[in-house]
Amino acid sequence: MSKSIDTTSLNEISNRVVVMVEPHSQKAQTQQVVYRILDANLDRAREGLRIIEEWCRFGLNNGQLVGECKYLRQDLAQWHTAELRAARDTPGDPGTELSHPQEEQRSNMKALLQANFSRIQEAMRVLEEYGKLYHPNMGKAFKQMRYRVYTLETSLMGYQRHQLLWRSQLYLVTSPAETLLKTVEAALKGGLTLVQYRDKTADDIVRVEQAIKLRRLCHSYGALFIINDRVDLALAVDADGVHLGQQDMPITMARELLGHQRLIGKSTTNAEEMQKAIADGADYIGVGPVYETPTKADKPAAGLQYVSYAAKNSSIPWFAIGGIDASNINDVIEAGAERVAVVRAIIQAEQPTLITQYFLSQLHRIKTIANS
Ligand SMILES: Cc1ncc(COP(=O)(O)OP(=O)(O)O)c(N)n1
Ligand SMILES: Cc1ncsc1CCOP(=O)(O)O
Ligand SMILES: [Mg+2]
Repeated sequence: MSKSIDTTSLNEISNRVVVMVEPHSQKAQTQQVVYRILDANLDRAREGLRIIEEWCRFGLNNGQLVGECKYLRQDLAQWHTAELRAARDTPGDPGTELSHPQEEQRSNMKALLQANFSRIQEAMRVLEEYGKLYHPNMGKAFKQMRYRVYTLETSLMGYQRHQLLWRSQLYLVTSPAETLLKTVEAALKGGLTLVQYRDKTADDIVRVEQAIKLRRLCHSYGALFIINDRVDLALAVDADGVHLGQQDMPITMARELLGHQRLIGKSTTNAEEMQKAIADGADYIGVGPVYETPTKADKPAAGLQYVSYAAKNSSIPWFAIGGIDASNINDVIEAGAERVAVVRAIIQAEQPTLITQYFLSQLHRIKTIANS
């Protein structure tokens, strides 16, 4: 059977032959290729930075993050010389029409930002390597820029976490349940933005598996995901933070492990514990138990008085917790709470979406009155 001749391949082969016999022109050709690689990746990195910058500007209104994006773009632009631009050959570039299906869809803002950070970091890695063939300082310069992009990424993600924490008014603390994922999803559909995974008895193998599923679920709804008690688990499953009780690891130690971009919450039952938690650098506190509760049977109620104390004295977000349900949430709100955390009221609800919406509507009402 005769084989058809692919003229493109023949051209390529003849090019290579020419290159082999003409070392000088090979060098020139290689240089052109390097220039094209540098040109294309300088563009990729700049575009990615611009996408991040727009979110920092219009989404977060954060001048400091906008500034860092701008400085990075300017530092990058200094390397985009006329000779690199001149090497551009868009019609002859087979990469321009290729896009991965994942690029066509982004499930939420976090996914969009992360995809663009990866794109910038990849481009900078390419610039670092191929840049060494272009200029003696280019490799070093892009290595430094790449680390600045990592820092920008952690600052931005940390800032977003803190913003969402401050906006969250309802906090679901989970308890083991057969339909846990379904229930949490129903609450997320009702507008929940903060979830804590709490299972005091499961094996770690189960905890890891459940925590990963919950983290994915929460993030797909743009909600924060916190792990109870365990800093190691929080890091292992890439949670947004950890919740620590009075008997758990000290905040200062947890902070060293988690950094400032992840959240640390602390349980408090009285004024002294609250002041210490704030001084130690907690991002938020639990205030309670407000009422006695079978979920934490060994803890006596701190009462509504402590809620009122928190309303007057806490400089950080605080969540009233313990025995709160639809029948008493308005008493807790009246005592000064703007945020509440619940276990049974949602986990055992027949209609978790509806109860979530009810809680949020009551809490929003208070904020609206306070702001008017
Ligand atoms: C939001 C919130 N507040 C308080 C607690 C209780 O933490 P802790 O006292 O460590 O008790 P356990 O939950 O670990 O039994 C919490 N988990 N979340
Ligand atoms: C974990 C915890 N910490 C203080 S009270 C409490 C449990 C609250 O559970 P519920 O909302 O079912 O009363
Ligand atoms: Mg604990």
